Amino acid sequence: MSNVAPTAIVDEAAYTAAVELAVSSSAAYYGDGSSTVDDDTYDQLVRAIAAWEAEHPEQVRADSPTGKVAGGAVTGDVPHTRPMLSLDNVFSGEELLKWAEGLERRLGGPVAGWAVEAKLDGLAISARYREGRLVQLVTRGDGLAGEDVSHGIGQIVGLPAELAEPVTVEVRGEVLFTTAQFETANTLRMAHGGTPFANPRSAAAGSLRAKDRPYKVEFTFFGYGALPLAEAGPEGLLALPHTGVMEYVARLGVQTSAAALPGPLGYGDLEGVTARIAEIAAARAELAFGIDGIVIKADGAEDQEKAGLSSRAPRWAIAYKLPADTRTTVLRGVEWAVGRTGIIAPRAVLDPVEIDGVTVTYATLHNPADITRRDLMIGDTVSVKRAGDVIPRVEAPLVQARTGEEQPIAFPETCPRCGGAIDRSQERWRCELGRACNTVASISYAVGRDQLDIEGLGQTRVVQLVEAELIADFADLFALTREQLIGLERMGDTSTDNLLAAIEAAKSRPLSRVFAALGVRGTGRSMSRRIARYFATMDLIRAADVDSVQKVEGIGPEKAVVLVAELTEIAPLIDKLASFGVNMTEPGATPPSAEEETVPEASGLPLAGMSVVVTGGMTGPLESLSRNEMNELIERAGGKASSSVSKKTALVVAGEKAGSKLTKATDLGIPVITPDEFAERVADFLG
Ligand SMILES: NC(=O)c1ccc[n+]([C@@H]2O[C@H](COP(=O)([O-])OP(=O)(O)OC[C@H]3O[C@@H](n4cnc5c(N)ncnc54)[C@H](O)[C@@H]3O)[C@@H](O)[C@H]2O)c1
Ligand SMILES: [Zn+2]
Repeated sequence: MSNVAPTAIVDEAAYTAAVELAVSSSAAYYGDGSSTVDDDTYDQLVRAIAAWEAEHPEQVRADSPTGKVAGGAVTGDVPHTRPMLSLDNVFSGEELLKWAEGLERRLGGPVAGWAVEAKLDGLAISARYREGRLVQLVTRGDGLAGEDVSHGIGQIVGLPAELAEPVTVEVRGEVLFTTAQFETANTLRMAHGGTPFANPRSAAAGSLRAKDRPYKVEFTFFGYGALPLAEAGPEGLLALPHTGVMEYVARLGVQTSAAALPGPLGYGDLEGVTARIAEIAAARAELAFGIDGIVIKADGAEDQEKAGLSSRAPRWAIAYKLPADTRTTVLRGVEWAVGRTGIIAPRAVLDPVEIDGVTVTYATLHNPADITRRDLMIGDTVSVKRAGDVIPRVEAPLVQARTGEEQPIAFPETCPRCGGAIDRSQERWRCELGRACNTVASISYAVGRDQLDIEGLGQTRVVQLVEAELIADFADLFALTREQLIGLERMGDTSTDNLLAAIEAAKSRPLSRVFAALGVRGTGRSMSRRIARYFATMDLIRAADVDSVQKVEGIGPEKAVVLVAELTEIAPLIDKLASFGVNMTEPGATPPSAEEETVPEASGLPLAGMSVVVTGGMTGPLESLSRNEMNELIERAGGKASSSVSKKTALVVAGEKAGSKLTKATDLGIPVITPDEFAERVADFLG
């Protein structure tokens, strides 16, 4: 594979080879999206070419990608009204400030104002409206002329066929696939006998350019520019600042870059710009579509006019590049592991690849159906995405990089842990033994900090107890004796006493914790709390049928069936816990009575009826609380803990380094308080 780009060029032959690789990669990248080098690798290549050319100006080749829109690799036959350019890049705050200084020198004074937008990772499109009707779509091409892709009209969300006013105007912006649209597009393409696209960007480019597709796909558009298309074009448009152009275009009914992110578009000074960059970077992982940077523009029309353009990019705008979150590597194998509930989950083993400073060797593959859907094979070059702290995932194979040596991925015939039968009735396969298949994992989960919170009982200790046949499930812990423990390796007097005390203390945990420890499928921490608060006692939970468990918020018909079935399955375990004196009631909760459907219990409490979101690092009296403990605190005080900010949010507790949730709350005008203020408000419920 030609996937290796030189980081430094040593002679003219290497220079020629590098230019050829860049040109062919660009042609594939902008063509049908089939380049086999990832963006980081390509950018390194171009930097090496530029460095060589700076030292050897006499050798510069005419086909060199430097200084050209799209690396000079594409052309088109529809001339643009004005050039559609690329953007220059900076890679740090320092470089940004330097660039801004340069711009202000050129302008001979300070920039009047700034606009800050997401750098949307799709392809640039010019959309031509005549008297309010969308008549033509043109790609960027070489910047001077592009390709007609008008067949895409009607498939692009955000780009209406008819504007609110009959104006003749050209709107420019990015066409992209959201993550969901990408998945659907790939599924459809494969259902029609095609091969999957490697990532949303190349999928959007490839799909939009494909003329005779037998099926329709949906794209998304965000505009970031507009100009009059004819003499009759909207008056005064060219005199508007960028923010004004965006408002105008939005009024016409087009989706703009302002709608891509919560928060304002305009900023008065570079301090505001810098803070906004940090905010967008922090929000990146949660966005529904990919961004590869942040675009900073001088807002004023006069400033833009004065700064002008280079042959490749405007001088009044810059792209602040974010580290790539997607890279390509090779899929070496697939491992199948059995989780604590018996779910058999596949995991991709990859050639190590560095993504945003972290070396990635494993990625999730979800389930067998998903592997089939993505048409993955062992030996495939695959694109892997790691967004924020989310577990990396394999997006798709680069089918064009196949050599014929790739092997199908084998699915397990029997449970890879116990060798027993597999239940394949759901997309996620499960060992028929369920949680009994992986005792250690389910016990470790049960004693974890957010469940029974038994200190001194790490995974190693659990393995030791299971292997010594002292416990077979977590209820057995409550029957352990001093004699049994003291005989074990690495168990002295003190550690034995401490462990026994910790186990004893766990008996009085609230029902919500005990219930969570059972590890019923689909009931994590917050769901367990809702169930415990609603029913108040374990007996009432167990007595509930499929209908009545659905009275708990968030339990639908499907979940209800699983819940009731699992409770029957683990009935002996629950009986055993009860017989050892483990608490089976939820403090402060009252059982539901037949007449009252709603639970008025919360009234009178400080957070009664309020949906509360916690974000950032907690300080002061709340410093040591985990997020789960914060949520428990909110619920004790009568509120509802939520993880995302919406119009329904009543209060946001924002600690140190709060990011996008805080921004969103401010935008929506939701009250925001500090951890200290919050601690005061719920002081009676602390500890
Ligand atoms: N992997 C490969 O083989 C390969 C080949 C060629 C190029 N590339 C990648 O493509 C990039 C260079 O391509 P480029 O010249 O298209 O530049 P670019 O994509 O870095 O930046 C310019 C483009 O950004 C887009 N954009 C997104 N949001 C915008 C906004 N808010 N305002 C204005 N423009 C916005 C526009 O489409 C504009 O044309 C590099 O990152 C490179 O890695 C990769
Ligand atoms: Zn098994």
